[in-house]
Amino acid sequence: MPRQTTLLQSLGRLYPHVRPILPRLFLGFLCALGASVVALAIPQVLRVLVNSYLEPGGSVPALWWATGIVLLLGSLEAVFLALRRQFAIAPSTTVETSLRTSFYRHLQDLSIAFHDRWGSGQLLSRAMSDLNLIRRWMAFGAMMLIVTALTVVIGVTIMFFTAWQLAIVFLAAAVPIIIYGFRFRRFYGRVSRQSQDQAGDLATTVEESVHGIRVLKAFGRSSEALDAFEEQAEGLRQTEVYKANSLAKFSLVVTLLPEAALAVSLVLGILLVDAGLVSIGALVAFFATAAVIAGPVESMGPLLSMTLTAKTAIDRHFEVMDAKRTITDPEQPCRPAEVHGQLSFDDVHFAYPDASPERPDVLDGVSLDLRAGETMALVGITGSGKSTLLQLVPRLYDVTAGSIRIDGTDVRDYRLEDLRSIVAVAFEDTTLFSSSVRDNVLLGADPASDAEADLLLREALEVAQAQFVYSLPQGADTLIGEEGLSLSGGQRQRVALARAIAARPGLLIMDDPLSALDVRTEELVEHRLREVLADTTTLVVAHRPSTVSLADRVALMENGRISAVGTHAELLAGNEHYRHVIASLPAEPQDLDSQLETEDEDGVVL
Ligand SMILES: Nc1ncnc2c1ncn2[C@@H]1O[C@H](COP(=O)(O)OP(=O)(O)OP(=O)(O)O)[C@@H](O)[C@H]1O
Repeated sequence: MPRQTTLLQSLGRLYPHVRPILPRLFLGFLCALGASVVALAIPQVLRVLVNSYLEPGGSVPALWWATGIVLLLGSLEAVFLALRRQFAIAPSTTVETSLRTSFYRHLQDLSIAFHDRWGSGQLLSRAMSDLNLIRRWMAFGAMMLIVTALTVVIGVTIMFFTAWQLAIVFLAAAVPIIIYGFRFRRFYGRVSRQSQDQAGDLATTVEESVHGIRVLKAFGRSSEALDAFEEQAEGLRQTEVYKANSLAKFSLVVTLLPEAALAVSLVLGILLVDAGLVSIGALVAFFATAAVIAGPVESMGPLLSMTLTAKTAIDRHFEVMDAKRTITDPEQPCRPAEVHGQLSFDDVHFAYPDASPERPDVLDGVSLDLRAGETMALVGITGSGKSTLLQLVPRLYDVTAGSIRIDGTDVRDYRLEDLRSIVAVAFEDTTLFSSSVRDNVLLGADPASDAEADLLLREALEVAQAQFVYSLPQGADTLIGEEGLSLSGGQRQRVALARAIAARPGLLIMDDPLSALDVRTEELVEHRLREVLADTTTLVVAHRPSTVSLADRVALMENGRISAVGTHAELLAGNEHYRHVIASLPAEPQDLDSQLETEDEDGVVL
């Protein structure tokens, strides 16, 4: 449930970001105000003109003077309006960019638990359309709302001094408008929030279906997905129509009541001129002023709605910015010395933040020791907590009790950056970024020179048996990922593995990263891994007997605990549950890519 804030509270939160550009915004505001004041001065020239020229005995030069002054004022108004744009637009884009950058930085800092909870479309719409709304409001809406209100106040004051009897009639119309305005503000704020949230949900749906397009097509579910999308889009449309209708109703009242008051003023004005209480010039000036402020009065509705939409956008932005970083650096971090890679889990407990309190912990007292340089396989039935345990080592989540130590130091005592340079991770689900193979592989590496980068790249690709990269159209510089060349599942896995290797970790954590490789390639990878990363401690979730047999020792996971540790042969001989788990492991997958590559090094999937 979003926190309720007043308009001023929401706008106040923007102040620190707007402060650097306030002088320029203020100049923009002065120009906008200048344009309005100039526009309001024109009727007064008309008044003098009517009274001094059109009256019997009026002089011709006065006509030329008045025409010249009106022309000058008109030009001045145009210059003021152009300057307003100059002053406001560029600085507001600077604020938009800095808000967007800090938003992105904050997303990077927030824990995985936060990202588990939030739909990607909601974050996308906050990063893009909400900030765009805020920028447009800063450059135009905010300034024009103040200028418009001031123009109306100044205009009405002038009308008061021109013909106070008529101004009172005009003012009487303002009372119901103000009362309606308060009700409109509250109601419109709610609908605006609903529509922006719905737009975010819609973006999530688009994002998910684009990502999952293969599954939708393969299962023939495209039309069902379209139906669900249409329903959501229709919901958003209805909210938008509702919003537009309520704005139209408000604008109608804001326009109609002053017009009705002017009609009454016209009749009254003629009677007053007839009675000699008001001059004809004053009557003309009164209506000319009313005509000048008619525009600002009419724009009050759209400006108010823009302000309320911007308030919602600000609230939505700060809901994310207020989310606390739950995984942070320690106050007194421990500097990693030479890493040996001894890893120990000491009575580790963990429950996901959104899990119900009645549910037992996913990890319920895991204790396990890995010797420096050893390869340990983690085996267990599905859902026993293997992947969860791995994610605790680089602190993607934090333990809820117990501790994880590397060379005797709690992982929470390292700076996150240091910890993540010690520990490299390769997941089964391989995410590659829209960039070259080289950039993807060297993502976690820190080479001192281009030559070292080339060396790291070559070695990592070789160990991961990913030499197919050199047959790609531009070799290691070929773009891959969403905007580049598509790779097969096995190729993706090998590039992702090369990424983990290139980081030269002290500890390598692998969540079944070779699942798409055939046994022979897996064996080759394991063999080269042992050679190149001989000193690297490796913890690998194994879903296949072949992976298990390559490990020095195996840890058996059962209901969130380690129930046995030993060599594959020992456990096979003495542990009933282990035999059951191994028997239930799937048959070896056939990685046709690597098979083809063995026969023909051109095995590139385009
Ligand atoms: N992000 C999450 N939020 C809440 N619960 C989760 C989350 N991820 C996993 N779980 C739950 O934690 C439990 C352990 O999941 P985990 O993925 O660690 O098991 P696993 O042993 O790796 O399974 P598998 O072999 O199928 O990959 C499961 O019951 C799962 O539903």
